[in-house]
Formats: sequence, C-alpha cells, structure tokens
Amino acid sequence: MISATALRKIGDIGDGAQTARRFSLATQRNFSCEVARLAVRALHAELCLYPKPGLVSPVDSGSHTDMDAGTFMRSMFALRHYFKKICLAGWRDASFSQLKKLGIAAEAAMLKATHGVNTHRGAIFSLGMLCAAAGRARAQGTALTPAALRAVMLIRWGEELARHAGEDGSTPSNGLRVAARYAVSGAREEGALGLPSVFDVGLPALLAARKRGATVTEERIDALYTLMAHISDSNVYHRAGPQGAQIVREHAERFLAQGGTAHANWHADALHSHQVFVRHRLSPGGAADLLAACCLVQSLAALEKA
Ligand SMILES: CC(C)(COP(=O)(O)OP(=O)(O)OC[C@H]1O[C@@H](n2cnc3c(N)ncnc32)[C@H](O[C@H]2O[C@H](COP(=O)(O)OP(=O)(O)OP(=O)(O)O)[C@@H](O)[C@H]2O)[C@@H]1O)[C@@H](O)C(=O)NCCC(=O)NCCS
Ligand SMILES: Nc1ncnc2[nH]cnc12
Repeated sequence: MISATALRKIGDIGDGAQTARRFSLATQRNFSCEVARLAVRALHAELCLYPKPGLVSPVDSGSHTDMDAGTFMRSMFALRHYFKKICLAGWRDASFSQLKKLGIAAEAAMLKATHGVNTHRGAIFSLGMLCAAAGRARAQGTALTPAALRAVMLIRWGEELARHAGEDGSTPSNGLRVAARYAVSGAREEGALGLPSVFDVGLPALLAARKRGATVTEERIDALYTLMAHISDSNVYHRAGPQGAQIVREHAERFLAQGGTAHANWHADALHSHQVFVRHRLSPGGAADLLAACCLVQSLAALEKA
C-alpha cells in the first residue's frame, strides 16, 4: 500500500481549497468540456480500432449479436454530458457518493440510448473516475501527469473506492456473479487500487510501442493485447468461464511473445484471433474499456504539455 505522504509527493499536490478559488466558473466549465471531449474521443478511438478479437468495431460486431458500432456511437453521445459533470464534480471536491450518483445516472442514460444494452458500464466507471481526478488535479494546481492523476484519485476517493469494491451492490451484476463463482477480481478491484491495469500495464505498453516508432493503431493493438494477457475480464468469465479466459490469455501471450505489432504478420494473427474469439463468443470488453482509459490518460498528459 502506498502511503498518503508518498502519493502526495508523486502528485505534488498543493493546497486544493486555496488554488481552486483562483479559477473562474468559465475556466472550470471550459476545462471540463475539454476533458469530456477527450473522454469521448478515447471511447471512439477504442471503437474504431481493428482488428480487435471478439470486439465490436465499424467493420463488424465481433462476438455480439445485440450491438454494433452504431449502438456504441449512441452510447458515447449519451455519455458526453456525464464526463463533463463528473469532471466538474471532481473539481469541486465532490464525495464518492456524489460521483456514484452521476455514474448511476450515466448508466441509465447509456441503457436508454442503447435500448438496454450494456456498452460502456466499465468505461463509465473508469473513465468517469479519471475525469473526476483530472478536475480535482486541475483545481489543486497539480499537473495532469499519469502519476498525479492516480495519486489524486487514491488520496481523494481511495477509501471509498475500496469500500465500494467490498459492497455487494443493490442489484446483482455479471461482475459480482463472476467474482462469487470464480473468485476473480474485476472492475471494482481495479478502481480500489487506482486502476493498476491502466497505469502499470496498458499505458507502459502504449508508450513502449510509441518509443519503437509504432503507428497509433499498432500501439493501441499492443496495449489491448497486453491488457488481455494481464486482467481477469469479468465479461470473458461471464460468457465463457475459466476455459474462455484461458483461450484469451493464450492468444494474447502468443501475440506478445511474437513481438506484438512489431511482427510482420501481426495483422493476420490478430484477424485469426478475432475469428477464434467469435467462434467461442468471447469478448474482452473489460480490456477494451481499460484501453480507452489508457488513451484518455495519454491525451490528458498531452493536454498538459500543449
Ligand atoms: C463498479 C461497476 C463497474 C460495477 O461493476 P460490477 O463488478 O458490479 O460488474 P458489471 O456490472 O458486470 O460491470 C463491470 C464492467 O466493467 C468491465 N470490466 C470487466 N472486467 C474488468 C476488469 N477486470 N477491469 C475493469 N473493467 C472490467 C466490463 O465492461 C465491459 O463489458 C461490457 C459487457 O458486459 P456484460 O453486460 O457483462 O456483457 P454481456 O456479455 O453483453 O452480458 P449479457 O447480455 O449476457 O448479460 C462491455 O460493454 C464493457 O463495458 C463490465 O461490464 C460499476 O458499474 C458501478 O459500481 N456502477 C455504479 C455507479 C458507480 O458507482 N460509479 C462510480 C463513480 S464513476
Ligand atoms: N468495442 C467493444 N466491443 C464489445 N464490447 C466492448 N466494451 C467496450 N468496448 C467494446
């Protein structure tokens, strides 16, 4: 467990209350609009990436029969106000229960837009917490670096996120059912630990690919496969149990062992995985959400440099 003092040091966090007063309402709104725009762009980038094994893209619906790229577009459109609101809430030092209310309302907006299909529940949670952390960081005059975002999230909402992970939830979810049946962790534990799969797994993979000169598509494909190899995706367990999770891990590990997108044949290999996943109805939706979260963290850091 990282101590609060160490986290403060990483985040270089100043006196939040005093710094917050220096910003006008218009500044707060403009910043929140920009963060919301980046969040929607991150979801769009994930959707457009192809070939993603078993996942929906503009090319096809992968392992899904109840949704396509249009469903995701409607969901994204419905979520844009949520990302702005949760960023502003973070700026204004909202409690976790206030953030949760926004998250629950966003889930309802998503379900209305998609006629009951869960397109982005994981993203509402992880990208929502990142938008709130970005707002809080900016209010405190803290840079939007990945380390600072994580530190701000854990310092301000870490305890409540940990409590949320231990709660049963008012309505049973696929994630809770999977956790009870297979004793695997999922989105709740990710949140409680400050999104380690984003900061310690996906983001380093994106950066490593960028460093070797990969294209944007290639760096995102590498990050997606790295996430698939590392996380317990409750969507995969829910649909196909531990055997399905084993198939996902094997494909991801093989792809990465061959060098990922640095391998000349990566596109054909990814297409092959896509076909196998569709045959088994596998869909690593949790990894897809976390990839979008990585893209958001990357663009927030770039915003800082601009
Ligand atoms: C904390 C919550 C996210 C609730 O989580 P819970 O554990 O209760 O589980 P789910 O409701 O199942 O939602 C979790 C979603 O998170 C994604 N996910 C999966 N594994 C991981 C992981 N290891 N790390 C991070 N994220 C993960 C995953 O999202 C994707 O899967 C979607 C499809 O899922 P599902 O509906 O199961 O799929 P189908 O196969 O279509 O199901 P059926 O039709 O068969 O039923 C896909 O679209 C991706 O989005 C999981 O879905 C959070 O919901 C919560 O607490 N909400 C309340 C609001 C709140 O507190 N907000 C806090 C402030 S923001
Ligand atoms: N592209 C995608 N396909 C299926 N499920 C997802 N969950 C998040 N993104 C997804």
